[in-house]
Amino acid sequence: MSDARLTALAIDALRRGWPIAIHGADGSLALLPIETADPARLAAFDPTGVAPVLLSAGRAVTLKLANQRDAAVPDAPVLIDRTRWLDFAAATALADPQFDLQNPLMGPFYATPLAETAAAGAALALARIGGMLPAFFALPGGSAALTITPADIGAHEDAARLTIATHARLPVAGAEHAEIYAFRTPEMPGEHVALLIGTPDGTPPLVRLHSECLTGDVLGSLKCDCGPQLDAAIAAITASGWGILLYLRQEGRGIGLINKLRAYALQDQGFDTVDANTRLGFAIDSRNFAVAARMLALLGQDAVRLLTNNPEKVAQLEAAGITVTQRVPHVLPANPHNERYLATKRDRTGHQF
Ligand SMILES: Nc1nc2c(ncn2[C@@H]2O[C@H](COP(=O)(O)OP(=O)(O)OP(=O)(O)O)[C@@H](O)[C@H]2O)c(=O)[nH]1
Ligand SMILES: [Zn+2]
Repeated sequence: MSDARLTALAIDALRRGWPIAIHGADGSLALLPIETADPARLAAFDPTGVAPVLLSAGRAVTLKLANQRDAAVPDAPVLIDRTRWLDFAAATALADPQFDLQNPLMGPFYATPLAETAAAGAALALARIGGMLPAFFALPGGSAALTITPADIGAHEDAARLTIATHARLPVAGAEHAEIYAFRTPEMPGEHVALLIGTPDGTPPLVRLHSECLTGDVLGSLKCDCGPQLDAAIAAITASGWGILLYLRQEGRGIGLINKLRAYALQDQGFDTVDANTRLGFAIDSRNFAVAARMLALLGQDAVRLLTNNPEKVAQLEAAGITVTQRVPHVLPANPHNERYLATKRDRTGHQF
């Protein structure tokens, strides 16, 4: 039996710097997240100083460990041997790429065989869900006060668990006739919302899936196109007669605000939005749009016209049972600060501009 509540407890523990264990089909790992550890916690977790460091495949490539990885599974996490000089400070530098250019990392690093692949993959996913750096001290075969399984994480992320919590009328600047619906699962800290605009007329609604971007949506950041896209989506839906804006709590394409800002710091060093994510140890895009399909289904919609330039949103909605009758482009003018970002989306992530 999987239990989503254990995942919520595990995220809370990791944020506080407490170890957890993950029990996967091919073995267990006890895990201490590097981001919230300190030398005393590390000594308590690993008194003899042997725990290797668990990193993502992307981070391993940056550290020139690519040739030591299993070529058959290039995306598999990597365990780095704890040589005597790999102390807490050195491990922190391994975890956080922000300082790579100032303090080039002194290798050589050695990858050690990783048998507990299920637990390792689940650990990196859990760090992402918790908005933390995907890097741990890991003890193969170890135990901790809290043990979870990969299935518990799957249950936590299962869109089928979303329900409508409440709804109310909400006139907004761009749409006076609007209603807001809020959705949640028992464990999720941030609620997704849907803004229903206008009056259903029997045709598929014009729908926008908008992923949260605090910097763009609230502060008016010029680094991306989110703020203008949000306003333009409400305007387009209003003009179309009726439709739905889904505001999805998928900050930073699913890596969270802090990790997105880390990616911005890397972009200040010259990396583009794709390479910044990879250097941090994340996928280019961690979003799962099954959440959006579930919200639409709860709102009684099984066919939509979708405002997007991203073919992946269309594909994922269709895969989750929503018919996309039309893709409506959603292109906003560039500015000097987001020109490169938009070009990267076009050239490297398949956006259609
Ligand atoms: N990790 C990361 N996330 C970013 C960056 N810039 C913007 N984002 C996030 O990207 C998401 C915005 O993407 P969207 O506009 O919803 O979607 P899209 O994939 O660009 O597709 P469209 O529907 O065509 O706009 C938000 O969650 C932002 O916080 C970045 O440089 N790094
Ligand atoms: Zn943005």
